[in-house]
Amino acid sequence: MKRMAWEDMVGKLAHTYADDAAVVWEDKRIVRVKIPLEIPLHTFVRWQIAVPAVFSSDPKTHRTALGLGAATQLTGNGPDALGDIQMAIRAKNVPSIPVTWFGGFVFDSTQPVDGTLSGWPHALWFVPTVTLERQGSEQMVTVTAVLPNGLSIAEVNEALQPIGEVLSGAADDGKTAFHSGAGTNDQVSPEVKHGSVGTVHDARSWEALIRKAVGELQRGEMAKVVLARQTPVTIGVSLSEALARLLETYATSHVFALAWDGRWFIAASPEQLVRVEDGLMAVDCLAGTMARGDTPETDQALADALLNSDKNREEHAAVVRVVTDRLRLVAEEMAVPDVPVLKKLANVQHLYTPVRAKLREGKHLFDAASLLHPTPAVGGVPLERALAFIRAHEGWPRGYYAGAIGYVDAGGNGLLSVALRSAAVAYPQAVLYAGCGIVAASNPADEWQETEMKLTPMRLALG
Ligand SMILES: C=C(O[C@H]1C=CC=C(C(=O)O)[C@@H]1O)C(=O)O
Repeated sequence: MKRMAWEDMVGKLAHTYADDAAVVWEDKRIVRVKIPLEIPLHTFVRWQIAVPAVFSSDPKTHRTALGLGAATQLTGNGPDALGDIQMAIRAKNVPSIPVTWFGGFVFDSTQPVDGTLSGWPHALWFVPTVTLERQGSEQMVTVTAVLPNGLSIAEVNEALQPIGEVLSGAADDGKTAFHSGAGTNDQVSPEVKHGSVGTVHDARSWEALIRKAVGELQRGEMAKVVLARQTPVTIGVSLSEALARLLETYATSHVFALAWDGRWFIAASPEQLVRVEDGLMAVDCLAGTMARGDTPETDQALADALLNSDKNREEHAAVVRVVTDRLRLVAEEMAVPDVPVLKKLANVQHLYTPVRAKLREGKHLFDAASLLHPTPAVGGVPLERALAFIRAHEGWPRGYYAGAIGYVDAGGNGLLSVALRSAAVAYPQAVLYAGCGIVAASNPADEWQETEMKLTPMRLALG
C-alpha cells in the first residue's frame, strides 16, 4: 500500500473512531471504513512478520480477508481446548458485532505441537486488530479496526503503527518486495526454536509403514487408517508469490495462511470440515484419490477407474458413514447423496459426497466441528485404534496438519476447512504434509505415489 493510501485509511479510521459511528464491544471500539484499494490482499504478507496475521480466500463466498495484529486472542491446550474457546467466543460475542475470529486447531490435542510450529497452542483464535476484506474482485475494501476504548486520535495512530508498517511496506509486486527486502517486517528475524521434527519417510520406510498397517487391516484390527508423511523444503519465493500461485492453481480450494510467533501454517484445502451459513451446514466427505489425465480421454478413464474402484469406494464410504452418524447429533433435515461424485483439482481427483443439513437451534459451528473431527478422511475407523496406530508408528508430530483452519463471525457463520495440502513454515525452511487412507486392499507403492501427487500443490507454490 502506498504510504499516502495508508495515511488516508488511518485518517478515516481515526475519524470514525472519534464519532458515534464506532461500535462498542466490551472494552473495545470497532470502526469500519471502506477504501479503494487496487492491489490484491495477499501481496501484503511476508514470511517474516512481527504480528499475528491471517489470510483467507474462501472459494464459495469469494471473500478474501487479510487480518493483522491480534485485538483479542484465545488459546487453549488439551482435549477441551476447542470447547473452552467456543464458550469464550460465544460469551464475548453479540451477533450484531461485526467481528470475525480466525484460527484453527490441531489434529491430535493429546500430542504436543512440536517441530516447525513448536510452542503453538493446540487451538488458537483471534480477532485481528485490522481486517481488510474484499468481495470478489471489487475495488473497494472494507477495513475493520478493533481498538481499545478511550484513545485519543494520536493514540489511535500509535496503536495502528505496527499494522501500518506491514501494509505500507508492501510493494505492488510481491516479488519485488521480496527481493528488495522492502518493509520493516523483513528486518524482523524471529528466534525460532524448532522442536523435534521426527521421521521423514523415504519410499522404502513409507511402504514398510503401509505394509504394517495393511497387516493390521487384513487381520481385521482396523477398517481404515489414514497415514501421512512430511517432507522438508527450502523456500524459494515470497509468501505473496506462493499465495498467488495457490490462488491461481487451486481456485476451488480454501487458501489459508496463519502466522503466529513468527511462523506460518499455510494450506490450500479442498475439504470443508463444516461451513455454517444462516443455520445451514455444508460438510464435505472427501476420500479416494486418482491422478488427473493429460487429455480429456485419459482424465475420463482415470475418473471411471476411481468411481469403479472398490478400494477407493470403501475408503470413501467409511467417511460418509461416520460423518453422517456424528452429524445427526447437531443436525436436522440431513441430505446425503447415495453415491459420490468427483471433485477435480489441478492434479488429483477425489470421490466427493457433499452433505447438507440444518444446524440445530442453539448449536454452533464449533459444536459440529468438535463432533466431526477427526473424520476418517484424516483419522480412521475405529477412531481410537487408528489414532493409536498413528501415534505409535507415523513417527512425527502432525500438529496443525489434518487439524482445521478457518474463520467464524459473531453470528456463528463461518468455515472450518480440513488442514490438508498444507505446510508449516519457519522461513526459509518449510515442512510439507500429505497423507492417504489405507484399507486392507491398499498397495504400498501406489500410496507413495498418492502422497507425491498430494505434495505437488505446495511444492510448486513454495519452490
Ligand atoms: C489426508 C489427505 O487427504 C484426504 C482427503 C482426500 C483424499 C484422501 C485419500 O484419498 O486418501 C484423504 O482421505 C491429505 O491430502 O493429506
